[in-house]
Order: sequence, then structure tokens, then C-alpha cells
Amino acid sequence: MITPRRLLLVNGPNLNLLGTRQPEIYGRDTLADVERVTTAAAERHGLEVRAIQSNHEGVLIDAIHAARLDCAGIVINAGGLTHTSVALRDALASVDLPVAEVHISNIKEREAFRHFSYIEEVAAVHVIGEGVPGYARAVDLLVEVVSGRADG
Ligand SMILES: O=C(O)[C@]1(O)C=C(c2cccc(Sc3ccccc3)c2)[C@@H](O)[C@H](O)C1
Repeated sequence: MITPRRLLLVNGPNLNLLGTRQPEIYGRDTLADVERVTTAAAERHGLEVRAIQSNHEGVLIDAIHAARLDCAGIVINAGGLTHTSVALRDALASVDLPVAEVHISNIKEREAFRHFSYIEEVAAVHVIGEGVPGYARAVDLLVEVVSGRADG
């Protein structure tokens, strides 16, 4: 039994504009579609989702800190902060919650500066390059991790 029965969904800078440009990289789904896909996947496991998107690093960090009080895990697409933010990495490491890292595009096959993720080493689940459906697989894999922790 997973308690609390909630996941935090974090989307980072610029993802509020998802679906408006570069469909060849990010597809045509919008942030609302991301939240819909993630919520539907969570509900299949009896979980709800708290979704946050912000272009401000500190807002994301505050949401991650707050999740330690009432969430069972975190699904995060940090956008560009993936490749730059030690502070975001440290926030994820500071809360005792399992993390699923999601990237819509295959960052390992894009520009070299996108190949490195500060989040990679603090995440238990990695879904990269599977488009927006990847958020649903991240939920499924994260639930396995959370359930394993709950079983002890
Ligand atoms: O592939 C991803 O999901 C990624 O996390 C998402 C990113 C990203 C960056 C800027 C904008 C967007 S969404 C977007 C795309 C085109 C136009 C407007 C917004 C995603 C990149 O910073 C990352 O390197 C990769």
C-alpha cells in the first residue's frame, strides 16, 4: 500500500510553451496533455498528482521540499535545468522520495550540452526520448519503486 497516495509532477522552464514550436523534437502535445497523461497513469494506480510547472528554479525547489510532507514520489522533467542546476539536484536529494526523471526528447542524441544530467544520479527511474507517453511509463516504473520501499 502506497501512502501518501500522491505523486508530485514537476515540469521546468519553458515547458509551459510545449507544443508551440519544434514539433519535430517535442511533438505537438501541450503541457496540459502532459498533465493529463500523467494523471491518468497515476489514477490507474489509485494515486493523484500534484502538478507544477515553473520557469523559476526556486519555485520548483520549494515544491520539491513541500512534497516530502505529502507525496510518495516525484516525476520531473526539469527542462534546461537538468543540465545546469546543482541546487535542483540537491533539492531532489534532500527529500527522501523516489524520483523519476523524464525527458520528451532523447537528450543523449542531441547537442552535447544536453547529454549530462545533474538529476540522473539522484533519480531511480529514467525515461528518455519516449515523448509525452514517457511520463506514463515513468509513473508505472516509479510506482514499482515506491511499492518496493513500502514493502520494505
Ligand atoms: O526533452 C526534454 O523533455 C527536455 O527536458 C526539455 C527541454 C526543453 C527546453 C526548452 C523548451 C522545451 S518545451 C518547448 C519546445 C519548443 C517550443 C517551446 C517550448 C523543452 C530541454 O531543455 C531539455 O534539454 C530536454
